Amino acid sequence: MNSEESLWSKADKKLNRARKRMSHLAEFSIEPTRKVILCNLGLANVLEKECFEQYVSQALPEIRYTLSMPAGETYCFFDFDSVKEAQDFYSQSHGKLKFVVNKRKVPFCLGYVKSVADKTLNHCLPPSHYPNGLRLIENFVTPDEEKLLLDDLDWNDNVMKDATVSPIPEKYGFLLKSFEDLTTENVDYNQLTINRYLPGQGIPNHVDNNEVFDEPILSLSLNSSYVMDFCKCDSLEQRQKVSIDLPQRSLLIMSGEAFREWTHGIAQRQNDVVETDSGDDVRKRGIRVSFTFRRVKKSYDSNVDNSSSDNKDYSKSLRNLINPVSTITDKVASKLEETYVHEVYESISDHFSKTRHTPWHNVETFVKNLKPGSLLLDVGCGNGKYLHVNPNICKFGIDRTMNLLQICRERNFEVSRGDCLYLPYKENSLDAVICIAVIHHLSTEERRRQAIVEIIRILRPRGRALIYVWAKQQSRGSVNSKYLKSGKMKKDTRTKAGEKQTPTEVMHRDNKISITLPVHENRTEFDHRDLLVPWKKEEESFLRFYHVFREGELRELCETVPESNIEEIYYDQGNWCAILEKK
Ligand SMILES: O=C(O)CCC(=O)C(=O)O
Ligand SMILES: [Fe+2]
Repeated sequence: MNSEESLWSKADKKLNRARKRMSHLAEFSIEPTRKVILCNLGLANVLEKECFEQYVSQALPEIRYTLSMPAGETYCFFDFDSVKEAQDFYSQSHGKLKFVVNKRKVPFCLGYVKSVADKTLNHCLPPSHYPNGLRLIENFVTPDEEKLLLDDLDWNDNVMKDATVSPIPEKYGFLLKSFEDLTTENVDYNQLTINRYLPGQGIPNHVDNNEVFDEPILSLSLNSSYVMDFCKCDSLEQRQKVSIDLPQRSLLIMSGEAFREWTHGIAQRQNDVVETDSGDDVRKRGIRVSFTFRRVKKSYDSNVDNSSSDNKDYSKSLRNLINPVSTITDKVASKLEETYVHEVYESISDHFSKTRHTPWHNVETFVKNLKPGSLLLDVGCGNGKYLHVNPNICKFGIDRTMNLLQICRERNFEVSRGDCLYLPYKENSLDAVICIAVIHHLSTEERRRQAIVEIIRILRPRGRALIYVWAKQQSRGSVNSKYLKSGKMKKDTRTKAGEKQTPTEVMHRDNKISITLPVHENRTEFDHRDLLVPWKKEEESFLRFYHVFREGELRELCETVPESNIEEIYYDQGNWCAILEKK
């Protein structure tokens, strides 16, 4: 294959994935059409429309088109006058033309589309279209008051950056006083968060946790107008998105449905698209400072953070803002696992298998010690690395991933396809089960429990199971797990000069299922318990969902499973491990 062909096939593979991912946004077409979607570049990563247009016209000077770039997205649409022009553009650009994003050359991934869903065009809406419970008061403070509030902040002192203070300092009493007229009930605000956004910065879509905060929450926008996006998922397929312009000096009041059922967030970009009388306009962002006033519920008062300046407090405050994954429905959980576990393993299976050949010592010992003739099932057998360690037993594996099962077949292992939540075996039929590094991919406690219930169900009385899951704690005593050892330790959050840096945390938002999860920095300690862990394969990065277990959690989970005795719980190289026996 020459290098051009290899680029083509890479871009085509990307397009196939994008088609699935974006099917709710656009109707793709195999046949050429006039409209072409650029699946991997948009305002969210190319940042400036003018600059991008200039780049395209320099690379392809003959091409004439209209470009729509929905705000905050990593795709955009080219509209041509004729199919012929669209074809010319496609053949010259797909997989060939490259744009530099974060020092990486990203080849254009293009697809023909028949139509585009309206919701992709991200216009700001007037108040009549706001989500229920949302109000905006323009000019809530005067320019003089704004100046006073801003002058008072000392941005050289990083502690003030994204700081949460409680109680609210007296100097802001005049604001609290003017809040009294806003609602009939008098909300006694006791927490203030001051955020500063530089152009290009945003805040991931989230819900301020309604178990922690009373409503309404108030947010005062200072120094620059920004667009805020609100999203609500009515079902997996149905998503409403509303973008609202927050003018400088305005106050946003969030309560009711807008507070509880809609996420809010600010896209990371340099400019906003706002509607004016003469059509869409691009407005450059300045530095925005927001003052968010909240009332922490009485029952949470004791947990109010006075110093959110260090790493731990920061993740704690972030946790307060984002509704936990544990509240998701089973349908959403299964969709989450399909996208962030099953599809990923299908895509990375070859690469994954190459890195998974050495059996872990304690698992190997468990399998080797089984009596000759024992029946063993490996649930989530992967490439089958435990299916050959004991020649004297009868063993078979089960997995969801076709590409890994194919590898097992080539090695002559007995495997079948199945789901760990519904094992296709009769109760009381097996002598032993191993389930290594599988249950941490299930996204709710009930599903993790169900997997163990299934394992116990198929074991015969006195049959034994060995379960391994990732531990939140990757080091014990002074010993780091292999996972940490093979990488680097968590970055120090202080600079050489001893100043504190604001810890940066990457969040990944899946709009289809309305879930925001932190993206883990590989080979570092875990800050969260539900997270996405990147798997890097060549130039691509895939995100896998993990629930990492805190100390004691695996025991507590196993204790809720009827008919099982816990023989042993131990820690092994960054994993919590359980040996269970069926009663
Ligand atoms: O900056 C804002 O206006 C809102 C910030 C926010 O949503 C939050 O801190 O929860
Ligand atoms: Fe918020």
